[in-house]
Amino acid sequence: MNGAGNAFAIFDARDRKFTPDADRIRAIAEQMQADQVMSIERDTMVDSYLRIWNSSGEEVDACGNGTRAVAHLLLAEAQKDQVKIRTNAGVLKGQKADNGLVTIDMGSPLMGWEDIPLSEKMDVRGVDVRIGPMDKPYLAKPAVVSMGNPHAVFFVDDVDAYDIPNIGPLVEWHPLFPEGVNVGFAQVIDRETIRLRVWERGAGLTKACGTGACAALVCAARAGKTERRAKLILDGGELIIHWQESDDHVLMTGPVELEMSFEV
Ligand SMILES: N[C@H](CCC[C@H](N)C(=O)O)C(=O)O
Repeated sequence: MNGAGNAFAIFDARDRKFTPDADRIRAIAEQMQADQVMSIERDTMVDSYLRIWNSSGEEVDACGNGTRAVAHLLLAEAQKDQVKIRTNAGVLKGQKADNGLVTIDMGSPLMGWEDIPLSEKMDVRGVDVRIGPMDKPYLAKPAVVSMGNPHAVFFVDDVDAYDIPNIGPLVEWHPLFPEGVNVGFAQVIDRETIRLRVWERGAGLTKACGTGACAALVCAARAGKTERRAKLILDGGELIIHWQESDDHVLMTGPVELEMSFEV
């Protein structure tokens, strides 16, 4: 499946064990050209438990587009209006939206330096990540936030002017981010539109990143650059992100596509 172009290999492990090691994840991701591999497992309290691995093999706690894709499957299967999916970042609610789109409630953003986490105490609205020689730092200070996974967002004038495959890895494993970080390059078009490209931790430059879109919107709205609801234009499609004032939750709405399914 894919969510706005973010590609997933999803295993239904509710009736069969799926316990891959990192090598197996890497092989599956390579063969299926997937950014993430996920498994749907039984859960005693909610509709399902979802495990998520990056294509580079390590298990992670959050994947916004992937959770939307699984919600789409479970909503269709159960003929329900809402499903609850347990992830290692918490229980998330998915529901149908208009025009065949799917909405996931990603919960509240986390903004403490120890939540991201950062390796030292800093103001998360502008952390100083020096890349390149001291006299010629590549980029301005990113804003950082966690959506259950760490994000650094650089606000730039033109996302296409940045050599993301070279700069992304320098930030992804910068010493300031002890657990690594997803790296967003966000261009504010107007107060309700952001163009975004994301170098994902453990997956590289993907066509879309759901938690990255949430992170970019939260950092933009927090800095007064946009409203709390905006359209995020990614390489693979568009996501509507709404950081609700009522409950501080971030809702993500967008397309999901089932590309193929088969018994293994
Ligand atoms: N690369 C991310 C996980 C996948 C996030 C992305 N695919 C999304 O839709 O949120 C991380 O290491 O935290």
